[in-house]
Amino acid sequence: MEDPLPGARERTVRMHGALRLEGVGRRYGLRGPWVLRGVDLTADPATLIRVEGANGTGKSTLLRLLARVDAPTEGRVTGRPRTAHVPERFPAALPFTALGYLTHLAAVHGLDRTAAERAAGDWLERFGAGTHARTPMTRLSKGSSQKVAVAQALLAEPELLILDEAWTGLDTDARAELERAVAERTAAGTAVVFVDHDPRRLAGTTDVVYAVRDGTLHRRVPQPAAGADGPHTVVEVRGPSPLPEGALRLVVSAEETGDRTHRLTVPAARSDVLLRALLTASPPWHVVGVGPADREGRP
Ligand SMILES: Nc1ncnc2c1ncn2[C@@H]1O[C@H](COP(=O)(O)OP(=O)(O)OP(=O)(O)O)[C@@H](O)[C@H]1O
Repeated sequence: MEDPLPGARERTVRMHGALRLEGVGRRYGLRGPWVLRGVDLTADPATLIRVEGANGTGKSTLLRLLARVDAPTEGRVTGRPRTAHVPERFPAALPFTALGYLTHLAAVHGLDRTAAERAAGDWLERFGAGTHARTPMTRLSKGSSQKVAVAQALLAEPELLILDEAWTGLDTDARAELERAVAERTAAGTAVVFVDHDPRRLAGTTDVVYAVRDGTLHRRVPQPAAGADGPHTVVEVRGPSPLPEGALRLVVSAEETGDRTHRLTVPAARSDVLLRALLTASPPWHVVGVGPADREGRP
């Protein structure tokens, strides 16, 4: 079968390799019980992976191994994608303002001072924390601190994004914004691995679900698309290349209607993410028309 995402997949794998766990086990202390054992998992580019399981089963342990902030007791971890991690507990007691911290990180990622400060400010605005830009991190509320935690991860434009209960503590708008940001990242080729207590989180766009049980991973089929029964939008687009994988994963149908022209039907709730994925693709797609779909999925 033709690879639907030749650009991003090739680029990511060639540069740093997909992160892969092979026969991984982890226990704490020399004689501690095995938390995980015999774990095999590959975080493929442009893939959204949910990890679920009861309390204390080892979800955060697994995410720390994927982020390489922890090492396995046995087995191998291979691949070095550029990785960003929103840990379960973000260390908020840092001697920076919110803007200062994010600007510093953006500079570490290679932006010059002006671009770094702009990017940091943009992410704070996007999550509704612009008014806290000059607040010392130690004085931020839990919710604002969590916004900085997600901003620091997204700022890195990672190839692998690890989110451990990253929505917890965010207000409604910020939660929706984080869902949009995840959709944008996967559309751009990022592998995203997340844990969230809400089973509806990113339902419908999740590619793979792993349940952690009895120290091993059990793979299961994700739920069908969220919003599949609701109103749909038809987007007509024209462009020079195969449709980006990130766009294809959002649509319920894609029909080629002419030379380089496609008609995409998407749940209305996800149409803005689809448009952003198409317009930010490289090269960008030309949007010919957008409108509500009728019962037959016609504009
Ligand atoms: N640093 C540590 N030292 C010792 N034991 C640990 C450590 N981190 C985790 N554990 C133990 O490993 C097991 C799995 O913990 P982990 O936090 O990975 O689970 P979890 O599924 O993320 O839990 P929760 O849903 O409660 O966040 C638990 O028994 C926990 O007590």
